[in-house]
Amino acid sequence: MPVRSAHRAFDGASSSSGVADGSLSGMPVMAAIVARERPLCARAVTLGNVTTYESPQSLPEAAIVVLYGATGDLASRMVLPAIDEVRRRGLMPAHWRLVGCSTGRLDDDAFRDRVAAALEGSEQGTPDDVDEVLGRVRYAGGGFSAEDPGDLPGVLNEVREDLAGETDAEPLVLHFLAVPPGAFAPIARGLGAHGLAEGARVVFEKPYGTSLESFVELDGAVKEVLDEEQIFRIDHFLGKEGVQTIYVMRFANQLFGSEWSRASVEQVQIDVPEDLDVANRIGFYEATGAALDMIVTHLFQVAGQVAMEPPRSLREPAAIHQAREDALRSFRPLEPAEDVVLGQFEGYRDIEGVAPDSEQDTYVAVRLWVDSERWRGVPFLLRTGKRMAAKAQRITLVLGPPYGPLDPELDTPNSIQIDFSGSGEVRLGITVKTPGPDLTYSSGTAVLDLDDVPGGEPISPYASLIHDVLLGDRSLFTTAEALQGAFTAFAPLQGDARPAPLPYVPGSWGPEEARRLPAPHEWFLGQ
Ligand SMILES: NC(=O)C1=CN([C@@H]2O[C@H](COP(=O)(O)OP(=O)(O)OC[C@H]3O[C@@H](n4cnc5c(N)ncnc54)[C@H](OP(=O)(O)O)[C@@H]3O)[C@@H](O)[C@H]2O)C=CC1
Ligand SMILES: O=C1O[C@H](COP(=O)(O)O)[C@@H](O)[C@H](O)[C@H]1O
Repeated sequence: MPVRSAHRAFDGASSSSGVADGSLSGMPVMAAIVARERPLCARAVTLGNVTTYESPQSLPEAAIVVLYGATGDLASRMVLPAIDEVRRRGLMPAHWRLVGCSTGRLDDDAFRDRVAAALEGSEQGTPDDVDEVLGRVRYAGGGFSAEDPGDLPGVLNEVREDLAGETDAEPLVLHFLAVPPGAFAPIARGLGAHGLAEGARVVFEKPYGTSLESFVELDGAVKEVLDEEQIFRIDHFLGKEGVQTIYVMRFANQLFGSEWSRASVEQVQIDVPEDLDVANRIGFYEATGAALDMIVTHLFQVAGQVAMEPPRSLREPAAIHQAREDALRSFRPLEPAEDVVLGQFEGYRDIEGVAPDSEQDTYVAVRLWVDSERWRGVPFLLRTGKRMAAKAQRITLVLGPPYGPLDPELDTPNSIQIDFSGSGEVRLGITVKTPGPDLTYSSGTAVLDLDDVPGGEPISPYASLIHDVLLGDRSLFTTAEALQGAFTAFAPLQGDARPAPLPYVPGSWGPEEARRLPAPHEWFLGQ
C-alpha cells in the first residue's frame, strides 16, 4: 500500500513511532490551552549566519491609535468594538489614545457620540465605564493625504502633549486604514510626506489591491514609505479562533497531523454561505462582487492555512509566513470554464444603485488545485455567496475510503471539520457501529466547542489582530509574497474567460451547476 505509507514523509514535525498513544490521551484540550498562551511568537534576529529569537514581544507603555475611516461601516461595526474589547481584557497599553480621522468635519464630541453608538451596537454592548474610553478619543477631519493632511497633524501633536503629561514613554503610533482601497496609497504617501511613518505600524484593510497589477502598484507605493516590518495587511479571517486552531490541532496531534495530506484526504471544502443582503453596501458590492470580496482574500488565506507545510516553529512569524506563502504560491491559476461557477441572486438588479444589466457575482464556487507534493490531486472546494440559505463558516476535510473490510458498505465519508464562525468548533464526522443488536453503520459527529475549552476565553478576530499589532506580532498578517500568489491564481477569473453569473433563488444554496464541483461528493453544508 504505497500511498498509505508514503504520507509519513510529509510531516517532518511528526514522529511515526510511539507518539500515537500519547497524542490520543487528552492532547486536543492541552493543545488548545497552549494556543491561548500569549505571546505565541518571537522575532527572529539574524547576525551573520546565526539566527536568534528575541523573547516574546511586549506591549508598549503608550500608544496612539489613528483610525482612518473612523465614521465608516467597518470602523463602527468591527474596529471600534474590537479596540474596546482589547481594553476590557486589559490588553491595551497603560497609556493610550484614539484619534478618529475621516474626510467629514466633526467636533470631538460628535465623534465621541459615534464611538458610544458603535459600542452600544456591538455584541458586548456599552461598557459601564464608557467614559473611560470616550475620554481618550479625539477627532481629526478633512481626510489625510500628502497634498492635504487635514486636521490630523495638529490633533496628533495635541494628543502627544496630552500623553506626555502621563508618561515619559514615547508612544507607539498605530495607523489603522479602514478606508476604501483607493485611499490606501494616498494615505501611505501622506504618512511619509508629513513625517508620521517613522517607527509607526500601519494596518491596511482588505482588499490590498484588486488585481495582480493594482496589488503590485499599491505595494510598491507603500514600500516607498514603510518597511515590511511596519506593514500589517489584515485579513480578519486569519484572526478567527477556528482558523487559528487549525495548525495547533494539526501539529499538536498525531491523529490529525499524520493524516493531513492526499494520502487520507479526498477533498477539502471551505464553505462560507451567507444569508446577508448587500443592499446597505451596494456601492462597494457592485464594484467588487463575491469573488473579489471573499475568494482572493479570506477563502484563499484559509485555504493557505489548511494547505501549509509544517513551519519550523509556531513561535517564529517568519517561519509561519514562509509556510503560508509557499502554500499560496502553490495554488494553480483557476481555470474558469472548468472550475468556477458564478451566481447572481434573482432581484439583485432591482436594488437601487445596481446597473439594470449588472453582471456582478453575488455567489462564487471554485475548485482550486494546490500543486504541492502534499495536496496534488486533492480539490479544494471554496464557496461563498450572499442571500444564501444559511450563514456558516466551515472547513471540511473529506477523508478517503478506508482500506479495510468496510469500504463498499460506507456511504458517508468520515471527515474532520472546523467551524470558524464565532468562537469556533472542531467536529469529527465518524462512522460507528449503530448501537443495537445488528452490525450496521452510522455516521455520528463529535463536537468540541472551543468556547468550552478549559481556560479558554475566545477573542473576536479584530481584537485578536489589533492586540497582535500592538505586540508587533505579524504571524497572522498577510505578506506581499502570499498576496502575489493569491492574485496570480485568481487572475484568470478577471480576464475574458470569466463565466457569466447564473441566476439563483434568494435563500437557496446557489446555482445547481455548482453541484458538479465536489462530485463524487456533495457540498457538506447543503446543496
Ligand atoms: N464594511 C465591512 O464589512 C468590511 C469592510 N472592509 C474594508 O474596510 C474598508 C472600509 O470599508 P467600509 O467601512 O465599509 O467603507 P465606508 O464607505 O463605510 O467608509 C469609508 C470611510 O473612509 C473614510 N475616508 C475615505 N477617504 C479617506 C481619507 N483620505 N482619509 C481619511 N478617511 C477617509 C470615509 O470618510 P467620510 O465618510 O468622511 O468620507 C469613511 O469614514 C474597505 O477597504 C473595505 O473593503 C473589510 C472587511 C469588511
Ligand atoms: O470582509 C468581509 O467579510 C464579511 C464576513 O465577515 P464575518 O466577520 O461576518 O465572518 C463579509 O460579509 C463581507 O462581504 C466581506 O467584505
